[in-house]
Amino acid sequence: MKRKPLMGLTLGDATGIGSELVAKTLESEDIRRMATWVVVGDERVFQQGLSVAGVTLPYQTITNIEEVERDDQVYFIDLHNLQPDAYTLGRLSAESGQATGETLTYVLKLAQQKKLDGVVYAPINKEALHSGGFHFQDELHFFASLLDCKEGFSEINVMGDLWVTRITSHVPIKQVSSLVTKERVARIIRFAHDTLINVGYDKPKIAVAALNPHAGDGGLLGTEEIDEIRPAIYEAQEQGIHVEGPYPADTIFLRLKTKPFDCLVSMYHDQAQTGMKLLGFNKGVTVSGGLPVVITTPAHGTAFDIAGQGIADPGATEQAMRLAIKLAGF
Ligand SMILES: NC(=O)C1=CN([C@@H]2O[C@H](COP(=O)(O)OP(=O)(O)OC[C@H]3O[C@@H](n4cnc5c(N)ncnc54)[C@H](O)[C@@H]3O)[C@@H](O)[C@H]2O)C=CC1
Ligand SMILES: NCC(=O)COP(=O)(O)O
Repeated sequence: MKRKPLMGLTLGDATGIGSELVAKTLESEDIRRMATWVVVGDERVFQQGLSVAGVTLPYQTITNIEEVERDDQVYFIDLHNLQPDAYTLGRLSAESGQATGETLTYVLKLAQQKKLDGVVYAPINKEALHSGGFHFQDELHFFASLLDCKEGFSEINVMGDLWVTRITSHVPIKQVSSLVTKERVARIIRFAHDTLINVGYDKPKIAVAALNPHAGDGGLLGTEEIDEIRPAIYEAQEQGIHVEGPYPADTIFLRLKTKPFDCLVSMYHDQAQTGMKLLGFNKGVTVSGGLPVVITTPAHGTAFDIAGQGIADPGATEQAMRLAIKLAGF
């Protein structure tokens, strides 16, 4: 009989909705049956999440992963790394950011040592992580550094059958144009293609968004399409990749109805994320793609405005858990 996946699950930033989401998702018997979940964090934060969610959950506290014995049990590794008086729900806390970074380090190292099949993390707060001493552009670069990866990684957003990746990600918008180069576009098209092949697509269809309004209107509204994006698309087509574009970004999601594609390559974060979140806010998953460890998270963030109210929707976290299990090969 095939064994169950052993999955790491972190509470995210304690100041946000993460522990509530973990409590709500683990309440589902279906989710508990799918994997052996090893929750990692500070147990007092977890207790707070259970209380906010109004969930009672049997789990076993252990001190290290080797103590996992049964596959029908939720386990908790208590790192005891965040004092309850060090943070307030809904307010940025450097201490919580530090605990978030330490917890992710712990769980990713376990996965790197193959003691976990994958990792799901509840939302973290980038500013808090940075204030807590983890001086990276974003968590993806933090993970890459931790896992000794220099290149070849990128965020991927997934909702149902639609995959999206990006030429630029967590960078100021004023840097975007200079980063849209032929080399980068070609590399990300190849990354999108390889990612979809790895998850079982035979000949994935990729659509590439333009950067400028109306795809530059023949150069009148910008030349990145002519100088950088189109040459990269031609190059990828010559390599046998089924890729088309650049298409005007404001109507690219409408194309899903008439000329469906499997993966969208967007030029910058909000270009695709706005559409994705409108298509299904409570279903979107972000994958830390191109790393040697399976890592997923919900596409939404820490939601400070509703933290502690018990109204956070666990749908995207549940999808992140399901997708991590699938990506881990189960
Ligand atoms: N998975 C992760 O670790 C992610 C982390 N972030 C980080 O989260 C922080 C806050 O990001 P924002 O841009 O403010 O976006 P956000 O997603 O935290 O909040 C945007 C809006 O969506 C609502 N919302 C978010 N999740 C919800 C849920 N599960 N149920 C109901 N309503 C929900 C919030 O209440 C808020 O009104 C930032 O530091 C960002 O970098 C953002 C996206 C993903
Ligand atoms: N923590 C994941 C994250 O912030 C990625 O979210 P997004 O860039 O896909 O919105």
